[in-house]
Parts: sequence; structure tokens; C-alpha cells
Amino acid sequence: MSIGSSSFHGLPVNKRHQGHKPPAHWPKHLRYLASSVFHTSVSTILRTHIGRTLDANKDFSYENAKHPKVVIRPIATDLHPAKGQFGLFAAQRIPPKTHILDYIGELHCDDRPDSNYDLCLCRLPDGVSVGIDASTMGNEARFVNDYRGIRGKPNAIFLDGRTPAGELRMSVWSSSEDIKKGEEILVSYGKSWWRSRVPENILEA
Ligand SMILES: C[S@@+](CC[C@H](N)C(=O)[O-])C[C@H]1O[C@@H](n2cnc3c(N)ncnc32)[C@H](O)[C@@H]1O
Repeated sequence: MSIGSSSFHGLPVNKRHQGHKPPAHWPKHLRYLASSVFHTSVSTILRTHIGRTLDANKDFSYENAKHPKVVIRPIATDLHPAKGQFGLFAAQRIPPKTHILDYIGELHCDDRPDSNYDLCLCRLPDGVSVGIDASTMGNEARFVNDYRGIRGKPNAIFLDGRTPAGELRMSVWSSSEDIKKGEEILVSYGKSWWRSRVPENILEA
């Protein structure tokens, strides 16, 4: 099942992706990607809709634009519900409504009910949907946790938009308040994501 989303107008990824060097704490068994890759289940028509066949040179400045520094950290706090896993943290103050990074992974149209890293990129009128699965490959965005049990509300959101060259992407943006240096970046995966995984009474808490 996919993590939920809404909409925006796209902007950059950052210099971290240059040279494809994985960031600190990147798990060795996962492939680090600078941009998403297509699974064979995505048709040529859909690839065109997503826009990866458009002029890649136009995205040069987009890919190299400066973005807030973030860091993947292991979570060791007893009270954190994802203790023993990783989270994504602000390595500097992030102003409100700032594009932090894009959610990168494998673009696919097949069902991946067992993936906990599968975000919906788009749904078409004919019912076909494209997901971004970061379970085996992706970037830092795959480490963004859900706010539930960690803070009162999310401090970031998923928004979709197109890069200057026209590529459809899903990105993480800060919400209407600052994210302070050292704070964990937390979104809402949506109730439907949790509903398929945990009892309803925990969701209402
Ligand atoms: C997209 S991954 C987030 C990164 C993950 N923590 C990791 O280290 O790979 C989603 C998984 O993180 C964990 N997670 C995220 N938010 C959580 C929360 N609020 N409470 C408990 N577990 C959470 C769950 O195991 C979930 O399946």
C-alpha cells in the first residue's frame, strides 16, 4: 500500500546526489540513487507522462540547486516508536515551506503490498497508478518517519510537482513552521497506510 500525497510545483534535489556517493549511515544492502529508475511494469506512455524522456539537460540546475542539509540517524531513544531503525533529521534550520528533497526510488505499476517504502506518485483516470518504491533503492527520503507517537503533528509534507524539464516527482517540503536544527523530519503517511498495519484504536490515539 502506498503512502498518501497532495500537490505543489517542483523544485531541486541537491549536491548530495552528485557522484551518487551514499550519505553517512546509508545501509550497504541498499542501492543509493540520484534519480528514480523505471521498473519494466511502467509502459512507454506512462514514462512519457512522468516526463523522464524530456530534456535532461534542463534539469542540470535543478539537480544541483542548494537544499537544506539533512542527515540519516539511527534511532536509539526508548520512547521513539521506530527505535532500532533510522530517521531523517535536519542538519540545519529549515525555513517554512522549503523544498527539502525528492522521494527517489523505483517507479513501478505492479502491486507491492509488502513494501513499507512505496509512495504513490500519480493515479491516472483509467485506474493505473505509479508508485515510487524505495524498499531496495532510493535516497535519504526513504528514512522519513511518520509523526505518530513522536510529535503532535507533522513538520513536513509530501507534495508532487514537475521539475523545470517536466519530470513528475514527489518531494518532501517543510510545513508552515521552521524545522529546527537536529529535529526529526516527520510527515503523515495517512491513516489508510496505518490502517492496513495496526489496530484502529492505536490510530485514534
Ligand atoms: C518509509 S520507512 C521509514 C524509515 C524507517 N524508519 C527505516 O529506518 O528504514 C517506514 C517504516 O518506518 C517505521 N515507522 C515510521 N514512522 C513510524 C512511527 N511513527 N511509529 C512506528 N514506526 C514508524 C515503520 O516500521 C514503517 O514501516
